[in-house]
Amino acid sequence: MPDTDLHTAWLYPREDHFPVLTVAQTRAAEEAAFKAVDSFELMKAAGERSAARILDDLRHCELQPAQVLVLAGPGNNGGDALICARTLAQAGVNVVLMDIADPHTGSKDRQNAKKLADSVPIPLVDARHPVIDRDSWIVDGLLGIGITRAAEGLIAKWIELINHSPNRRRVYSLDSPSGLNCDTGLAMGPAVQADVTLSYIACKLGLLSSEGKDLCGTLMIEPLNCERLIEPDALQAPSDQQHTARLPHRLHAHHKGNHGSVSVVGGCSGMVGAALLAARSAILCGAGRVAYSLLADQADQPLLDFQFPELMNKSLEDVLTFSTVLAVGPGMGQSGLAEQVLNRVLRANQPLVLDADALNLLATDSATLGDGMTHRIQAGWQTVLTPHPLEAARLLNTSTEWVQHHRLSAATALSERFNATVVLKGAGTLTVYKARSEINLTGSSLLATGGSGDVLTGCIAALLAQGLSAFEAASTGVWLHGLAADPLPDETHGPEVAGASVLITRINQQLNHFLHKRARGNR
Ligand SMILES: NC(=O)C1=CN([C@@H]2O[C@H](COP(=O)(O)OP(=O)(O)OC[C@H]3O[C@@H](n4cnc5c(N)ncnc54)[C@H](O)[C@@H]3O)[C@@H](O)[C@H]2O)[C@@H](O)CC1
Ligand SMILES: [K+]
Repeated sequence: MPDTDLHTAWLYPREDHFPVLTVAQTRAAEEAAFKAVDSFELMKAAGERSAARILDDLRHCELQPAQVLVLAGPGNNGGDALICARTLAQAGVNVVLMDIADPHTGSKDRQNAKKLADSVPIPLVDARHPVIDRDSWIVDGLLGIGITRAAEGLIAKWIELINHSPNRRRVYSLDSPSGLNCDTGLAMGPAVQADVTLSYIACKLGLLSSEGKDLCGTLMIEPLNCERLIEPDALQAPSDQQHTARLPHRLHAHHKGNHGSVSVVGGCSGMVGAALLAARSAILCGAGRVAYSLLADQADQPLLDFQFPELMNKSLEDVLTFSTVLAVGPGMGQSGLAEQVLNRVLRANQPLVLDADALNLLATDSATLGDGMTHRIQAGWQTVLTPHPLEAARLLNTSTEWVQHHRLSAATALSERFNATVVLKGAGTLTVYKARSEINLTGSSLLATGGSGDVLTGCIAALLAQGLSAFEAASTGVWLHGLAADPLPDETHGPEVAGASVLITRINQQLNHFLHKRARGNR
């Protein structure tokens, strides 16, 4: 139960770990909290904590805004904004308030918040004439998790104004950027582009998914002491430290056999590079030995990867005896040969990472492949599937749009069907093994480049080969892959644009950086 002090410390993505909830789960946590604490107290705590955050930023800001414009919408999100306006005004900030609702509408809590705000003299802006006439910091309390449809009418006008006014200096969104669907991370219509999002009780799934991450700006979470009310099997956003702790331990006495042997199977004619990218990635993510087996005609096969001569080119039968983990699918194609090869590897007695065309072939509902998969499930070998939304849609026989609207359910359904760890790629990549699930916080559009998925496959296979469980290899592999977008210790900024080969180098540099950091921390 939350104790009487509802003020805790703000949590930051990647620095802290925290649960990530759907709107329904957030409502359930709120309901549980209301049994111990008056609901208005929670609203007051949310508004006051937000004001404290803004006051702190004002104190440290060189160029002070002429005013803080607080926008209160019709629901309880507006109630948070009213409390925030009152607290800022009491602290002597030049606040102006736009309240879109009639004082007698809205919940009892919102009406109480309005009464409190009215007890302090705050100049009002006419809701019907959206204008921002002075250099402003803006507090967006228009819509929170109660959004049910695309913002329209006056709310839509205010959102457009926030986004396009030349007088917008900084925007704080309370709980969520107004207009964003907090489950899907998709804008339902016009949506606020925030600089800072201050979210309460728990992070919402939509804030970290699809468009949500871009719209939130810097995200901070105030649990309001409700952590203990959240189901332990909720989706988790691990911290960098948690991922680092999972990285393989490499001992002085280790030999290459201790770090596992990965084989990549794929690369039909014209797509050999995909398999090589996965293989290169596996070796630079720490696998002891890496081989590839290509489906391409002999004439199209390179004799050797001259930049990575440490990689071995082997026949399919040879890799099956050589490797401890197989990564199958990059550039594989969907030919009859590809289907035969996939059928063979599904029956191999070792962990598998299946990507790209391996997933497309599975989605064809071939009876042979179905039998192969059943054999794997019964044999209990670990499997990781790494679909992007279109591949997930094919496997589930649905549309990409449905997958993007139901990312967590889609990944869970695939995990249950194939008894596999599923990595559903996209902004806010999800890793799911049945009831256990994590969302990734690293990465940027840098990763949206051809071959990036092949690099991820190699990375996950390498971690699996070094002894991580399928779930941890997948989730921490996704984290590591996303770190390619982060600045290295000697850089100010990470890159905005790069090819997949560059991603491999950067992942390797980041892996080494975090391994060193862990070693220093342990001394
Ligand atoms: N005690 C509480 O209930 C707490 C509530 N919290 C705040 O309350 C919010 C949820 O409050 P509500 O459930 O009232 O929901 P919201 O305030 O998010 O919005 C709901 C209101 O907006 C209207 N609406 C929905 N979609 C619209 C659209 N597209 N265009 C115009 N109007 C639209 C609804 O009819 C309703 O009046 C959270 O996001 C959070 O900010 C926090 O203060 C924590 C405590
Ligand atoms: K909001």
